[in-house]
Amino acid sequence: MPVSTEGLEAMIVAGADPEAGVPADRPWRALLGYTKGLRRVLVLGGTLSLVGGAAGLAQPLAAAAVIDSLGEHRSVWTAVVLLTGLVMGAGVISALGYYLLERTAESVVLAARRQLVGRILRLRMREVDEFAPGDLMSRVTADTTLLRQVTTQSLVQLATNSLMLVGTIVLMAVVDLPLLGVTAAVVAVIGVIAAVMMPRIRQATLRAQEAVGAMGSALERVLGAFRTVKAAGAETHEYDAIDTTARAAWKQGVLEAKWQAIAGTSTGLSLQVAFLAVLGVGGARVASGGLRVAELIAFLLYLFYLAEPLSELVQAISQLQVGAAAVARIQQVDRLPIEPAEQRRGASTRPAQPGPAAIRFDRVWFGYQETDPAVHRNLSFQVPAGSTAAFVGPSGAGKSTIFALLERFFEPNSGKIEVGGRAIDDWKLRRLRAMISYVEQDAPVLSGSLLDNLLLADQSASQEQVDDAVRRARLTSLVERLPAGLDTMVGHRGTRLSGGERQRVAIARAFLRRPRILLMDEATANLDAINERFLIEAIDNLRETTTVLTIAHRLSTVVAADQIIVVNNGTVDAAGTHQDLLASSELYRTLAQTQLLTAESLAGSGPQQTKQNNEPGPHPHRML
Ligand SMILES: Nc1ncnc2c1ncn2[C@@H]1O[C@H](COP(=O)(O)OP(=O)(O)OP(=O)(O)O)[C@@H](O)[C@H]1O
Repeated sequence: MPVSTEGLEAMIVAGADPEAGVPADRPWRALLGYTKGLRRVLVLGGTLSLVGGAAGLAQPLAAAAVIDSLGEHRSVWTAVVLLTGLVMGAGVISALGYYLLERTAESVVLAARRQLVGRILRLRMREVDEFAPGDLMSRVTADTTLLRQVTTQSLVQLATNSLMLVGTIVLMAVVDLPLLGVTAAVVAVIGVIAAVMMPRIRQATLRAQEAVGAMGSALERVLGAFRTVKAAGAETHEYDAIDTTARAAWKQGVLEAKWQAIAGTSTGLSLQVAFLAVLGVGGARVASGGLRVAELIAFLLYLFYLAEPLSELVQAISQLQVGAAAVARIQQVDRLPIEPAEQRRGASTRPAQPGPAAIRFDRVWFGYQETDPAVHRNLSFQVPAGSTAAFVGPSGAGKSTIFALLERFFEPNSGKIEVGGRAIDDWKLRRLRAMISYVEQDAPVLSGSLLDNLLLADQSASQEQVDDAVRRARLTSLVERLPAGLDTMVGHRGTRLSGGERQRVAIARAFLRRPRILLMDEATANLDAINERFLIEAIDNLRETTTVLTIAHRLSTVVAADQIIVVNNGTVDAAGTHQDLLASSELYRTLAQTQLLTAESLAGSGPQQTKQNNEPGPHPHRML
């Protein structure tokens, strides 16, 4: 199902504070952290389950009373009513206990998911780049699901069985202390085995979940480029890659089962050994008169009572290992640095104040990773408020990175960036992004309806404002043609639209925000000449309200700019108007020539000509 923009916003500002709850490194504390606010219900559910179970134990006694009354020719009705009441009461109490525990389990999963999604959407770009989307998805879906069975059932089992264990041990001590010593020595073996097995169970679960994450990534890789995979005939190859991860998950799952089986069997075995040891030592003590037979029998009965809570305890602890592995993966994301929490539900995504904003880069150095060579090296330029600037330069020169720094997706290593006369980090992140519209180079359309896509920029936009943006982005005829108009679903990443239509949707979205700064990264590269020309004019008309920065490889889209900035190897090679640069910059001349524009023909074109030519038709530069 497509994610509505409302849903998306709700996720971003998920009610649970993503920073609260699970700061601990220890998974146990984290597990308990998820039950915060649910502990009373958890205790109530556990108690009801216990009471229901105990009431169930009383049923045989009540049944015996019914049978007795039959033999004694007394009225059976009282006993029958009592028995029925007991059966039904026990059933209702057990059901209620089960319901409360399961409900708490679901709430734990919900709390973990809300916290995780809230954090993921606030992760810094640098960290997101390191994760495969499919892996992040598996943490939100598969890992959180593991918490369900673990946090409630296992925690309750741990608490109730520990209680029963302590009670039984106390009673055993009352009966005979030396025999308790013998039992303890044998049972200690269980402790050792558990201590050896538990980390292995946790490790196997962790690896299994990692494999599930890798499977998610491999699947996402294929589904995200389905046409390419099909066209390349790479289905078998991709199937094998996914199969490898699926088999890795299977292998670790089997390993986990093996350790669990060993832990479970060892518990049963050591209890049997304890039984034999008690029988031997106890028998000898009975023979020597140190112990009465009745005491030995009582002790042996307690040993039987010990069996169930002990094996359930081992089971609960091994289940908690599974939960700990899931929590470890969730915590891995939880510990990543995030952007400051400034976005609130319903907060405007539009600029707080109108008017174009000036931009200044002053000796900026920036590299994506510390070990990578710098992308920007002493990059300096200025774009006055309300003017248009176009960045040109070879591929990989660092043009898109300028936009990424303006959006503060990354921080420069050194140097200064100013927006609207203020240092960029003096702006609140939400405010900064609210005043910028950014039309990205790739994938500018999300799944959902056309309207969802437009409202992503401004949830509060009126119908007139939407219509106006649609008209200015030259989408009117598309909207009229679509069966459901603006409510038409555009498919995953807008696959039901053409490349040019997708770009115009992204541009309409940018217009709708009425930004102070408009960043257009190859935003008209897929448009036909007529649409491109009119859009360039529409953008040119924005100068009252907006400073416009464009990146383009086609010079036809940049010649109209007030200023063209030639970027090469992370630094500004030259800046000026089209005519200036033709005269002064060799790189610009080369770029112009390689894009099939001769200096002579370019000399005849320029902003004036573009603006004066109001007739629909092919763009003059494209004709060259
Ligand atoms: N997220 C990233 N992590 C690491 N390196 C990156 C990242 N994005 C870009 N780069 C690298 O930074 C350099 C500059 O990239 P950028 O996208 O700014 O170039 P560009 O001038 O816009 O190129 P093009 O014209 O091809 O779009 C390239 O070498 C690229 O490989």
